[in-house]
Amino acid sequence: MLEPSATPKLELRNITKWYGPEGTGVLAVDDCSVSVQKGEFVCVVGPSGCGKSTLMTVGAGLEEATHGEILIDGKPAGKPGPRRSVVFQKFALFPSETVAQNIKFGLQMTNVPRDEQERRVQQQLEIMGLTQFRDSYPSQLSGGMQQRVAIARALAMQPEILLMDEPFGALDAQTRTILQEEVQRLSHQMHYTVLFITHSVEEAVYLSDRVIVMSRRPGRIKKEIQLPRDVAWKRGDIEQAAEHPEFIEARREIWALVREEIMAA
Ligand SMILES: Nc1ncnc2c1ncn2[C@@H]1O[C@H](COP(=O)(O)OP(=O)(O)OP(=O)(O)O)[C@@H](O)[C@H]1O
Repeated sequence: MLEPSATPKLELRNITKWYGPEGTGVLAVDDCSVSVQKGEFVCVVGPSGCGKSTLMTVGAGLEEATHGEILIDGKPAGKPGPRRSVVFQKFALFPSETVAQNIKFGLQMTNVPRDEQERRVQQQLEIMGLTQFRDSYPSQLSGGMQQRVAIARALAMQPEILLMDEPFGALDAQTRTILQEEVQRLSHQMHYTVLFITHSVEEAVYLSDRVIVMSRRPGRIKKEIQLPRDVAWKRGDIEQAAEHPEFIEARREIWALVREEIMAA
């Protein structure tokens, strides 16, 4: 169970990000604070260009904030490392490496023992339904399968925190639905700590324990909405969830907040 008062697993504290010189460049994110408790699934939604990806790349340690700090378990997070894994919209696989080699990459870089590397690759191939594609190359796979490989690669690192930036954004609607359901099921079973960026209000309500709505640029936190955690519709498929009154109400409330920002832009 989550303990709201515990030290967050991940905390983005008072993050401000200017691209270019402070004061004259682009102010992408303005004093945003986001925290994710251990085992919590938090989605960030907001209008296009509001700074969602910026917040994610700063949270992952891939970009420096102009102001503010990133903490893991209450301590400065430092450089990117195996504690945080990132999945982007673009699959970012190595085209000349097989599926298994792609999944293994981070394990080799962090000197995980060889037999453990193999064990984790095997485990992820099974979890993501990729066993028969073990020796295939990315170009031989559909977009959905490629994104499964990217997710498998992130999970193989057994990260404490999973950061996902529109991971299903480039997929067709059916593949997206299937992967949403799988991520939902996995995160419930494994209690991952996840910060997830999406354009889709429906996806956010379906997947998350808490939804953070950002304002239009410069991105600020507009509102946080706590969703019920242990409800049947969170364990069913997304079609079923969409018929549930609580789901419909949360979607309506969050969409109204996002729409307000889009209309004001
Ligand atoms: N490297 C960069 N240099 C200059 N400006 C940038 C850079 N990256 C992002 N921006 C600007 O910062 C703002 C926030 O961008 P960001 O990509 O974080 O928003 P977003 O909410 O993720 O957008 P979308 O939903 O369209 O993906 C935008 O105005 C964007 O043009």
